[in-house]
Amino acid sequence: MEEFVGETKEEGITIIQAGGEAFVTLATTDSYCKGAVVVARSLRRHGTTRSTVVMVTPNISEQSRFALKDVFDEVIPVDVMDSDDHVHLSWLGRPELGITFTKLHCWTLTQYSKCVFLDADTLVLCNVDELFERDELSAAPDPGWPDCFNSGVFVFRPSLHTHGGLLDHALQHGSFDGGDQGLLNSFFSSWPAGDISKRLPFVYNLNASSFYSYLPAFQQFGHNAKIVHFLGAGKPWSQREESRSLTMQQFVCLWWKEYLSDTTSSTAGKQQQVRTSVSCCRLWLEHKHADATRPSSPFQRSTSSLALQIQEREEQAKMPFRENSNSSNSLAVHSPPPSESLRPLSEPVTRAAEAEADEERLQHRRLWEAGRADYLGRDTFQNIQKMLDRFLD
Ligand SMILES: O=c1ccn([C@@H]2O[C@H](COP(=O)(O)OP(=O)(O)O[C@H]3O[C@H](CO)[C@@H](O)[C@H](O)[C@H]3O)[C@@H](O)[C@H]2O)c(=O)[nH]1
Ligand SMILES: [Mn+2]
Repeated sequence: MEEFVGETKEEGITIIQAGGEAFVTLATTDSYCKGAVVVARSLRRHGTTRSTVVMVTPNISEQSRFALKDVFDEVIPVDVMDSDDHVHLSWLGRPELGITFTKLHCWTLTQYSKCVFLDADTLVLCNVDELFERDELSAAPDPGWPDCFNSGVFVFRPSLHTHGGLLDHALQHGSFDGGDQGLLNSFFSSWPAGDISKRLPFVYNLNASSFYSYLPAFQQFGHNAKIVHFLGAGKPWSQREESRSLTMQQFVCLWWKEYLSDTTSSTAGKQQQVRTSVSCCRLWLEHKHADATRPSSPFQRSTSSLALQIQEREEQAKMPFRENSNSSNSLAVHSPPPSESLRPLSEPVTRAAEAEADEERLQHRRLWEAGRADYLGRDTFQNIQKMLDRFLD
């Protein structure tokens, strides 16, 4: 039987009040499980007092399920639900998102009185338990069309009645974007003009597009971010980080830091993670440097110390690659030595030594970026994590 809190009567029947409150996410693939793990860890890190729940579909591997059980209070199996709405999904450019209809199962979690749904591609940056003071359906505006809410973060009240209504609505009207967001926006259609308390501040669902569309606001208010949402096709765990905005890269590094805080994964898994996270951090630092060369940059002060850290890090790489340093001249034409731009100009070394050091740093970087890091030597997991911590703190 269905249970409610705050609704004392429904169809003439007094409803028994149900228990707790929970953060809920969803993973229908092993990749999204990685994101879900980070959602749970980041919630815990910031001391949530609420339960954490992940809904999973039957295709999830045993290994992923195990990883989820480790970090979530509840792992709840659900069936796949797909909009199969290829026309609308192709307008959105995301044919894979029909499966996000599976999200609607969250309304069946009636063992909880109130929940906050978080997409698996979100990262929680501070305690956000105050969201439970809001009511259904509270969400932040979607930056693409601010009269629609983004369905990556929303407050809802589990109810089989609402769940049924949503399914009926889906059958009768479909979804205007083929995914859950279109459906939810037409179902909760009073959101844009209704109760203002249901409009969550944008910092609860901050995403990269704000960087592109209103950079000064991002610079002014970005540090207030509470939940970052890696909305769009390139997720932190995918290999598409090169297309991200410069500032989002910083959040990608934080995502990796959370992901790498796991101490139980296999050595091979860790090596892969480290490789990806290191190349993403490097990219971020280079972007920071590019920003810092602009006169008014807020990053200006920190850059020279970062440059020194990189230099110090790369000095350690000198010896093993010395004998290879002549084999890479053709590549050097296409890619300028990174250390040239990252090193403070005042460094007191001779020009010849400088050129040699540059060549070695470049060589180390090429090997690193080609995935040939020295995992047993200077690029051990511990060393790299130390470096990440230094850069991120
Ligand atoms: O193959 C998939 C795809 C999605 N999801 C889950 O569904 C969520 C939404 O998908 P996502 O890739 O995060 O979509 P977005 O890039 O965030 O795109 C937007 O559009 C989606 C479809 O309307 C909405 O679900 C999102 O909240 C909205 O931000 C994910 O976070 C996961 O929790 C899976 O588990 N497996
Ligand atoms: Mn998302």
